[in-house]
Amino acid sequence: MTELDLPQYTQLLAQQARDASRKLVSASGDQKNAWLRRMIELIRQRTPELLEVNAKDLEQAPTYGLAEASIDRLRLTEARLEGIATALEEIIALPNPIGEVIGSNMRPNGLLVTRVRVPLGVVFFIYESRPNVTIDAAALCVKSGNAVILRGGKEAFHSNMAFYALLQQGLKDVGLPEQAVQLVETTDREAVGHFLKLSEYIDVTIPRGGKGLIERVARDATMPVIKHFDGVCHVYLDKSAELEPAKSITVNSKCQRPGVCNAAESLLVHTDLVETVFPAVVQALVEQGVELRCCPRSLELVSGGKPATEEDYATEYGAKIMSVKIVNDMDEAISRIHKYGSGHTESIITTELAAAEKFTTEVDSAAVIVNASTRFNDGGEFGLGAEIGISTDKFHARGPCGLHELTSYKYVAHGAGQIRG
Ligand SMILES: NC(=O)C1=CN([C@@H]2O[C@H](COP(=O)(O)OP(=O)(O)OC[C@H]3O[C@@H](n4cnc5c(N)ncnc54)[C@H](OP(=O)(O)O)[C@@H]3O)[C@@H](O)[C@H]2O)C=CC1
Ligand SMILES: N[C@@H](CCC(=O)OP(=O)(O)O)C(=O)O
Repeated sequence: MTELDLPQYTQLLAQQARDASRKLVSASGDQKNAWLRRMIELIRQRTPELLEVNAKDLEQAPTYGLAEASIDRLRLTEARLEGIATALEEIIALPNPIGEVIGSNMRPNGLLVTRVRVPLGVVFFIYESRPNVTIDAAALCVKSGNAVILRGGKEAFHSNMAFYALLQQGLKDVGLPEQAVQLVETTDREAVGHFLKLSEYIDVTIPRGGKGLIERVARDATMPVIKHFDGVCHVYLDKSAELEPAKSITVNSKCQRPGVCNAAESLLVHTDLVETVFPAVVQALVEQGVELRCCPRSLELVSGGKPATEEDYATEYGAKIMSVKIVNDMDEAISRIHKYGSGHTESIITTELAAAEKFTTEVDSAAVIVNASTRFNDGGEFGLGAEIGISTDKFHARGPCGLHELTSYKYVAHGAGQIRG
């Protein structure tokens, strides 16, 4: 940071981002891919330094009181850096979305009306302490023609700054505007408030995080917001659920990566399964070290279970803890999902088509999954390529947000002298 005060500093970044976005709009797909390729080279070349800087963040993590799952998100390893390079390769392979004609209509008077994909402009992105997101988000924003202002979590500050230096170097090396990617070089949350007032320069804010963040941004933003809120996700075992998929899908949804937003937090079980499928599912969860917080009925069946409070059912644990409720029917399951869930991801396990159809029709969440893990609600897994996050909003974008979700469109009409009578 310079000696500028926060209002001046944030205004400068936003203005620079706007200027960069005006230039970036006409960058070719080849030029943007050249930058992404250069990023892969730089990350591979600088792996030892990146790991060293990340170690500094990891060393300081306990002073912030980070839980194990959050420390895991913060950690970089050689394999994870290679994973970032792979994600960049996947983004390179995606077609340049900008300039794509997504609709056209020849009018009777000969006017050719087209709808052309365009960038959103300037994205202000606030996200958790997960350094790979810095690269993913920058890559997706620039490939979709947007300038981005990145505001990562304080715990990842050093890692983010190290990535930022590479992002800037890469942009310079390939002749793209350096200010297409800027990172907020202060962890002072007051800076966020200043950015939220700058609708003149910032087209959209994307907050990815917990309640405090989302509430503040929704309240204070003067520009449109695409919220990436928490995941209180459910697995519902319907009355026809078979044992093996019920077990493996529940365990995967909860345990494959408990700290992420699409991990399941709550298990709903149809009453008909109490003596058949449920005990084996419980055993499988317990073997994985999952603590179960149970409704009065399930508590009688789960040895070592703890009684659930009302709050448990609405909690995103981000850890190997799961709430459990026996329900009388699917209607009860759906109404609990609407009452306690966050509209992120819900899965049903069933062998009945009609049950699957009822669940997918009635459940109002960004992703509703039949006979598969909640963990699949992810841009890569859904075939969109990388994602900037998972929108829990309904407007503009819902679910995983990839390149297309970072674009809008404009009408371009070609005439040959037509005038309106
Ligand atoms: N839907 C999705 O795509 C995703 C959702 N999430 C959700 O994010 C949460 C986990 O991340 P966690 O680290 O706890 O998230 P937090 O909300 O604590 O932090 C995320 C970012 O927001 C900032 N922030 C938080 N509160 C404020 C505020 N009041 N004003 C300004 N900035 C603020 C943090 O800054 P600071 O560094 O100052 O703390 C950080 O940069 C979970 O709920 C998870 O489900 C996570 C990933 C993806
Ligand atoms: N896209 C992710 C889930 C979303 C995410 O990034 O979550 P988080 O680890 O909480 O930042 C995945 O399934 O891998």
